[in-house]
Amino acid sequence: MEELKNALNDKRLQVLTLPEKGRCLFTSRDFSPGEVIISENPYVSVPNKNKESPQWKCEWCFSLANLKKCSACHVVWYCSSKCQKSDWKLHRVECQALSKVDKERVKSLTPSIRLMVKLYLRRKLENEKVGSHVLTFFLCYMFPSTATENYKNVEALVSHISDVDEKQLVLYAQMANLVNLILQWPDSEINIKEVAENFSKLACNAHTICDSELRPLGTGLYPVISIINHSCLPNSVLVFEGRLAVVRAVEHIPKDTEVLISYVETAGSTITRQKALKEQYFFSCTCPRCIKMGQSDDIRESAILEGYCCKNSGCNGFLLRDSDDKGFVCQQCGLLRDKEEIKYIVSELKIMSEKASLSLSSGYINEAGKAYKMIEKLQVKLYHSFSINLMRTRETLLKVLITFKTLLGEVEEAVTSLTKAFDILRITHGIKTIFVMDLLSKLEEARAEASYKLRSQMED
Ligand SMILES: C[S@@+](CC[C@H](N)C(=O)[O-])C[C@H]1O[C@@H](n2cnc3c(N)ncnc32)[C@H](O)[C@@H]1O
Repeated sequence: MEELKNALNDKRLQVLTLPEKGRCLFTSRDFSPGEVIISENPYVSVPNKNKESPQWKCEWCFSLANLKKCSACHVVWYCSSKCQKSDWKLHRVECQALSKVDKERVKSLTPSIRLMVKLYLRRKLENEKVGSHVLTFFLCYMFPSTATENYKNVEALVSHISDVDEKQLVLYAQMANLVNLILQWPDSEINIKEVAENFSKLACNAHTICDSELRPLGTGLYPVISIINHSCLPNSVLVFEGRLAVVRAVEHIPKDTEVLISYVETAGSTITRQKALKEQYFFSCTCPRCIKMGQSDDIRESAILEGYCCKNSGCNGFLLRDSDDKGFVCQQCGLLRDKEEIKYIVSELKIMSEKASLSLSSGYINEAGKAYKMIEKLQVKLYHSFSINLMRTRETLLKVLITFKTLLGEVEEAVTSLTKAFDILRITHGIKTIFVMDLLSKLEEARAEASYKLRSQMED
């Protein structure tokens, strides 16, 4: 911990421990909005593969293109020899272990199991450095362990094992046994109870690695960034540049301030956020937003984020359930919105959402665009104008608009949307990331098209 504290000191950061939160990351200088506070490569990482994301991905960079299977273990895929070489330090030992796993068991290798196997292999490589001089020299060259890249930082992570329920504990124990079967280490080298506890650590410390459009690609353990605590009103944001996790300030952060990111969707209501934090991270948030829970401001905010809009389109009031349970009453004009009418729009939305996601996943972009516009129309009728559902639909619609030029017929609309997206993204992702530069060039293109359209209209 002392070594880590010194390393962080060089970055003008410090770790403090508070009784109600455990370790916390504090600034030792001012940080400006958009500035990188800290970045970290994963100690271990693994690509996702599940029902929602069934494709194979490159083990190192998570790319989906030009994949080739490792010819020895037949489990891991790479997009290039460069990625294969970068991963070889760890895969060299992982490959030996995976090659011995029988075909049926390979099918049960989930990303969590693979992440844990990699974690133990990396720890073993670190420990072996303490052995013979020649081996130590070789391993130090292959695997430099520094204050920030060190298994000691994994040991320091919270596990909340005593808060985990019985059913989950049984599952962790089964997963630990599977890790043991894959590694085939003698009992002196592996402790099943400790592996199970490490699964609990992964649950509240590992991060989902996302691409620039926030699509999940994989999971990574970033033990230094994991020191950062949560707030529903964060001063920083965690984004990924490939496998590199980057924490950026989203506002001016003065010296001696705690760096805080949000672990959950900040646009959810207080009840939704609190539930998610309790279930996965075992704490009750007491941030400035959460302490207002149940107060009139919070009820209003939650009803706006997750509730319905007034039947009278000219009224911007928020709705609360009426005492007779007939429907929802506007808190501004007193108009009642019937339960049955709401149910009808909800069922229409369900049908349309299924159609939209099917069109999108099948590559029918025009149809998907039309369906999302229809969803937006229905949601405007149903939800408050600042609703989280509406925001998500607009986000998807924006992605469709950005990605597929065919839908850029409404150029002015695209320019407005792209400008707003750019303003946010230059803070969260920085101006130099490929994604933001790409967005900027699309924005310039859309602006040029808009001004061309305007000029032609004036000439007509
Ligand atoms: C990723 S860790 C953060 C670092 C942690 N404080 C530590 O000591 O290692 C997540 C855990 O930190 C604690 N935590 C994070 N944010 C918190 C908050 N706002 N209030 C209380 N506890 C918090 C919870 O125990 C949570 O499960």
